[in-house]
Amino acid sequence: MNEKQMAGYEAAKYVKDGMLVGIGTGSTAYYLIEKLGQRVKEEGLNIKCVSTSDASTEQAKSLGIPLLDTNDAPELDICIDGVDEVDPQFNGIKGGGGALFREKIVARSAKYNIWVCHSAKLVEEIGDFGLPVEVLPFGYKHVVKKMEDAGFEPVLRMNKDGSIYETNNHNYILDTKYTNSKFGKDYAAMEAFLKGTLGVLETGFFLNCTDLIISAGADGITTIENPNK
Ligand SMILES: O=C[C@H](O)[C@H](O)[C@H](O)COP(=O)(O)O
Repeated sequence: MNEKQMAGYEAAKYVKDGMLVGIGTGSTAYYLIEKLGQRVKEEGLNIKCVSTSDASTEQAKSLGIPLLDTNDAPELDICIDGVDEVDPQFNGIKGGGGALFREKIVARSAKYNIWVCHSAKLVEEIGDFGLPVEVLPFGYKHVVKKMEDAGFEPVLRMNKDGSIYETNNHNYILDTKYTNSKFGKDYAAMEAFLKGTLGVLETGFFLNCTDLIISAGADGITTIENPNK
Protein backbone atom coordinates (compact mmCIF):
# COMPACT_ATOMS: atom_id res chain seq x y z
CA MET A 1 0.00 0.00 0.00
CA ASN A 2 1.42 3.44 -0.86
CA GLU A 3 1.38 6.37 1.59
CA LYS A 4 -1.59 8.16 0.04
CA GLN A 5 -3.58 4.94 0.16
CA MET A 6 -2.63 4.40 3.81
CA ALA A 7 -3.83 7.90 4.74
CA GLY A 8 -7.03 7.65 2.71
CA TYR A 9 -7.91 4.22 4.08
CA GLU A 10 -7.18 5.31 7.66
CA ALA A 11 -9.48 8.32 7.30
CA ALA A 12 -12.30 6.10 6.04
CA LYS A 13 -12.41 4.56 9.54
CA TYR A 14 -13.77 7.87 10.89
CA VAL A 15 -16.89 7.52 8.75
CA LYS A 16 -19.74 5.90 10.64
CA ASP A 17 -23.13 4.55 9.70
CA GLY A 18 -25.72 7.25 9.05
CA MET A 19 -23.24 10.04 8.44
CA LEU A 20 -23.45 12.80 5.85
CA VAL A 21 -19.93 12.96 4.44
CA GLY A 22 -18.05 15.54 2.38
CA ILE A 23 -15.63 13.81 0.04
CA GLY A 24 -12.58 15.70 -1.18
CA THR A 25 -10.65 15.78 -4.40
CA GLY A 26 -7.21 14.64 -5.52
CA SER A 27 -4.93 11.65 -5.54
CA THR A 28 -5.18 11.06 -1.76
CA ALA A 29 -8.92 11.63 -1.44
CA TYR A 30 -9.18 9.10 -4.28
CA TYR A 31 -8.22 6.34 -1.83
CA LEU A 32 -10.68 7.58 0.79
CA ILE A 33 -13.46 7.30 -1.79
CA GLU A 34 -12.20 3.91 -2.91
CA LYS A 35 -12.36 2.60 0.68
CA LEU A 36 -15.79 4.14 1.31
CA GLY A 37 -17.00 2.40 -1.84
CA GLN A 38 -15.72 -0.92 -0.48
CA ARG A 39 -17.42 -0.34 2.88
CA VAL A 40 -20.72 0.59 1.22
CA LYS A 41 -20.60 -2.58 -0.85
CA GLU A 42 -19.19 -5.05 1.67
CA GLU A 43 -20.47 -3.78 5.05
CA GLY A 44 -23.63 -2.07 3.85
CA LEU A 45 -22.31 1.20 5.29
CA ASN A 46 -25.21 3.63 5.14
CA ILE A 47 -23.86 7.08 4.22
CA LYS A 48 -24.68 9.92 1.91
CA CYS A 49 -21.87 11.99 0.42
CA VAL A 50 -21.45 15.47 -0.99
CA SER A 51 -18.68 15.70 -3.55
CA THR A 52 -16.17 18.52 -4.12
CA SER A 53 -15.48 17.95 -7.83
CA ASP A 54 -16.73 16.31 -10.97
CA ALA A 55 -13.89 13.75 -10.76
CA SER A 56 -14.83 12.68 -7.22
CA THR A 57 -18.51 12.58 -8.20
CA GLU A 58 -17.71 10.23 -11.08
CA GLN A 59 -15.57 7.98 -8.89
CA ALA A 60 -18.20 7.85 -6.12
CA LYS A 61 -20.97 7.08 -8.62
CA SER A 62 -18.93 4.29 -10.19
CA LEU A 63 -18.55 2.71 -6.74
CA GLY A 64 -22.23 2.96 -5.84
CA ILE A 65 -21.74 5.58 -3.09
CA PRO A 66 -24.99 7.54 -2.58
CA LEU A 67 -24.55 11.24 -3.37
CA LEU A 68 -26.43 14.38 -2.44
CA ASP A 69 -26.27 17.82 -3.98
CA THR A 70 -24.54 20.26 -1.65
CA ASN A 71 -27.70 22.39 -1.61
CA ASP A 72 -29.60 19.43 -0.17
CA ALA A 73 -27.07 18.94 2.62
CA PRO A 74 -25.96 22.29 4.03
CA GLU A 75 -24.73 20.58 7.22
CA LEU A 76 -22.44 17.56 7.12
CA ASP A 77 -21.08 15.34 9.90
CA ILE A 78 -17.60 15.08 8.47
CA CYS A 79 -15.51 16.18 5.49
CA ILE A 80 -12.33 14.39 4.45
CA ASP A 81 -10.05 15.98 1.88
CA GLY A 82 -6.45 16.25 0.72
CA VAL A 83 -4.14 19.23 1.18
CA ASP A 84 -1.20 20.67 -0.74
CA GLU A 85 0.79 22.14 2.17
CA VAL A 86 0.09 22.57 5.88
CA ASP A 87 2.18 24.20 8.61
CA PRO A 88 2.32 23.45 12.36
CA GLN A 89 -0.28 26.20 13.00
CA PHE A 90 -2.72 24.29 10.77
CA ASN A 91 -2.56 26.90 8.00
CA GLY A 92 -3.25 24.96 4.83
CA ILE A 93 -3.09 25.52 1.12
CA LYS A 94 -5.41 23.65 -1.21
CA GLY A 95 -6.43 23.89 -4.83
CA GLY A 96 -3.66 22.04 -6.64
CA GLY A 97 -6.43 20.18 -8.42
CA GLY A 98 -8.49 23.33 -8.94
CA ALA A 99 -11.30 22.27 -6.60
CA LEU A 100 -10.74 24.88 -3.89
CA PHE A 101 -14.09 26.67 -4.09
CA ARG A 102 -16.24 23.56 -3.82
CA GLU A 103 -13.85 22.17 -1.23
CA LYS A 104 -14.19 25.27 0.93
CA ILE A 105 -17.99 25.25 0.74
CA VAL A 106 -18.11 21.57 1.70
CA ALA A 107 -15.46 21.96 4.45
CA ARG A 108 -17.38 24.86 5.98
CA SER A 109 -20.56 22.75 5.96
CA ALA A 110 -18.93 20.02 8.02
CA LYS A 111 -18.87 19.73 11.79
CA TYR A 112 -15.53 17.91 11.64
CA ASN A 113 -12.77 18.17 9.02
CA ILE A 114 -9.95 15.72 8.33
CA TRP A 115 -7.07 16.22 5.91
CA VAL A 116 -5.28 13.23 4.47
CA CYS A 117 -1.82 13.55 2.99
CA HIS A 118 1.64 12.21 2.36
CA SER A 119 3.94 13.36 5.18
CA ALA A 120 5.86 15.53 2.67
CA LYS A 121 2.89 17.92 2.75
CA LEU A 122 3.69 18.83 6.37
CA VAL A 123 5.99 21.85 6.16
CA GLU A 124 7.43 24.37 8.61
CA GLU A 125 6.18 27.26 6.48
CA ILE A 126 3.61 27.26 3.70
CA GLY A 127 4.61 29.05 0.50
CA ASP A 128 6.70 26.80 -1.73
CA PHE A 129 3.57 25.38 -3.35
CA GLY A 130 2.23 28.84 -4.14
CA LEU A 131 -1.40 29.82 -3.71
CA PRO A 132 -4.17 28.89 -6.17
CA VAL A 133 -6.71 31.69 -6.57
CA GLU A 134 -9.95 31.03 -8.48
CA VAL A 135 -11.01 34.03 -10.59
CA LEU A 136 -13.86 34.74 -12.95
CA PRO A 137 -12.67 34.74 -16.58
CA PHE A 138 -14.27 38.12 -17.28
CA GLY A 139 -11.73 40.79 -16.42
CA TYR A 140 -9.24 38.41 -14.81
CA LYS A 141 -6.35 40.59 -15.99
CA HIS A 142 -7.74 43.28 -13.72
CA VAL A 143 -7.16 40.84 -10.84
CA VAL A 144 -3.66 40.03 -12.13
CA LYS A 145 -2.79 43.75 -12.11
CA LYS A 146 -4.17 44.32 -8.59
CA MET A 147 -2.25 41.31 -7.33
CA GLU A 148 0.99 42.36 -9.01
CA ASP A 149 0.63 45.86 -7.58
CA ALA A 150 0.49 44.26 -4.12
CA GLY A 151 3.63 42.17 -4.76
CA PHE A 152 2.01 38.85 -5.68
CA GLU A 153 3.33 36.93 -8.70
CA PRO A 154 0.24 35.38 -10.32
CA VAL A 155 0.52 32.96 -13.23
CA LEU A 156 -2.52 31.81 -15.18
CA ARG A 157 -2.86 28.02 -14.91
CA MET A 158 -2.65 26.30 -18.30
CA ASN A 159 -3.36 22.80 -19.52
CA LYS A 160 -0.61 20.68 -21.07
CA ASP A 161 -2.07 21.34 -24.54
CA GLY A 162 -1.59 25.10 -24.10
CA SER A 163 -5.24 25.94 -23.48
CA ILE A 164 -6.33 27.82 -20.36
CA TYR A 165 -7.20 25.55 -17.43
CA GLU A 166 -10.84 25.85 -16.33
CA THR A 167 -12.24 24.78 -12.98
CA ASN A 168 -15.45 22.75 -12.66
CA ASN A 169 -17.10 26.16 -12.13
CA HIS A 170 -15.74 27.31 -15.53
CA ASN A 171 -13.41 29.80 -13.92
CA TYR A 172 -9.65 30.34 -14.17
CA ILE A 173 -6.91 29.72 -11.62
CA LEU A 174 -4.10 32.15 -10.89
CA ASP A 175 -1.27 30.28 -9.16
CA THR A 176 0.60 32.88 -7.22
CA LYS A 177 3.76 33.21 -5.21
CA TYR A 178 3.15 35.54 -2.30
CA THR A 179 6.45 35.62 -0.45
CA ASN A 180 7.25 39.11 -1.81
CA SER A 181 3.75 40.50 -1.26
CA LYS A 182 3.29 43.58 0.88
CA PHE A 183 1.54 41.45 3.51
CA GLY A 184 4.67 39.64 4.67
CA LYS A 185 3.54 36.40 6.33
CA ASP A 186 0.11 37.67 7.34
CA TYR A 187 -2.00 35.05 5.56
CA ALA A 188 -5.26 36.39 6.95
CA ALA A 189 -4.46 39.84 5.54
CA MET A 190 -3.57 38.31 2.15
CA GLU A 191 -6.82 36.37 2.18
CA ALA A 192 -8.79 39.52 3.04
CA PHE A 193 -7.05 41.50 0.29
CA LEU A 194 -7.62 38.82 -2.34
CA LYS A 195 -11.24 38.21 -1.35
CA GLY A 196 -11.80 41.97 -1.51
CA THR A 197 -10.51 42.15 -5.08
CA LEU A 198 -13.29 42.24 -7.64
CA GLY A 199 -13.21 39.11 -9.77
CA VAL A 200 -11.74 36.76 -7.15
CA LEU A 201 -14.07 33.91 -6.27
CA GLU A 202 -11.96 32.13 -3.66
CA THR A 203 -8.40 31.48 -2.54
CA GLY A 204 -6.65 28.26 -1.61
CA PHE A 205 -5.87 29.46 1.92
CA PHE A 206 -7.60 27.14 4.39
CA LEU A 207 -6.55 28.73 7.66
CA ASN A 208 -7.20 26.80 10.88
CA CYS A 209 -9.84 24.85 9.00
CA THR A 210 -9.09 21.24 9.80
CA ASP A 211 -9.67 19.37 13.06
CA LEU A 212 -7.35 16.47 12.29
CA ILE A 213 -4.52 15.65 9.91
CA ILE A 214 -3.81 12.05 8.95
CA SER A 215 -0.43 11.84 7.25
CA ALA A 216 1.39 8.78 6.04
CA GLY A 217 5.08 8.38 5.39
CA ALA A 218 7.90 5.85 5.63
CA ASP A 219 7.27 5.57 9.40
CA GLY A 220 3.60 4.77 8.96
CA ILE A 221 0.54 6.81 9.88
CA THR A 222 0.58 9.91 12.09
CA THR A 223 -2.55 11.67 13.32
CA ILE A 224 -2.28 15.28 14.49
CA GLU A 225 -5.20 16.92 16.28
CA ASN A 226 -5.72 20.66 15.99
CA PRO A 227 -5.75 21.99 19.57
CA ASN A 228 -7.41 25.23 18.50
CA LYS A 229 -10.60 23.69 17.16
O1 LIG B 1 -7.95 21.09 -5.67
C1 LIG B 1 -7.50 20.06 -5.19
C2 LIG B 1 -7.40 19.79 -3.78
O2 LIG B 1 -7.24 20.88 -2.93
C3 LIG B 1 -6.57 18.59 -3.36
O3 LIG B 1 -7.16 18.11 -2.20
C4 LIG B 1 -5.12 18.92 -3.12
O4 LIG B 1 -4.57 19.47 -4.28
C5 LIG B 1 -4.30 17.69 -2.68
O5 LIG B 1 -4.29 16.76 -3.71
P1 LIG B 1 -3.39 15.45 -3.68
O6 LIG B 1 -3.90 14.60 -2.59
O7 LIG B 1 -3.55 14.87 -5.05
O8 LIG B 1 -1.97 15.90 -3.45
